[in-house]
Amino acid sequence: MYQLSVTKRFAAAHRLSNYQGQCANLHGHTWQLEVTVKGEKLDANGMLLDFKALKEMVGRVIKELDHQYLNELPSFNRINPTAENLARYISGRLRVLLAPELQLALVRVWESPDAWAGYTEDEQA
Ligand SMILES: Nc1nc2c(c(=O)[nH]1)N=C([C@H](O)[C@H](O)COP(=O)(O)OP(=O)(O)OP(=O)(O)O)CN2
Ligand SMILES: [Zn+2]
Repeated sequence: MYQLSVTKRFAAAHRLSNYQGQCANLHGHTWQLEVTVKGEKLDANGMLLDFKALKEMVGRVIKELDHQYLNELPSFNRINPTAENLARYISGRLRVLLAPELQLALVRVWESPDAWAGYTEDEQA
């Protein structure tokens, strides 16, 4: 099984509801997104997927989140925009852009350089 990964950053604000602590207040992060795909077959160029193509897909998804107040987006008006929920949301958005033979091994969302949460899609998906 081959794996490849790309990383991009975006800036966005959020607040956590029902949270005891400072993160209940509006604050921002420079989020780092790391997307790892896996698959079994390389193309004629010896690539699982061109890094450039994956960066473009990730860029399309990030464009919807960059410089937004995440709690106000429809996807997060009923659930907290935690790193975990963002990772699952981004995984779902990428799923429809990626070829079905490629799996999302891990979508990792870093809130800060020392804290991340990730989501791995169900292999049956
Ligand atoms: N499992 C999760 N826990 C927390 C999340 C999250 O998304 N998933 N998010 C937060 C807050 O958004 C907060 O901004 C980050 O919290 P924390 O790392 O505790 O705060 P600091 O960046 O100030 O780090 P320190 O090490 O405490 O200085 C909270 N928890
Ligand atoms: Zn936060």
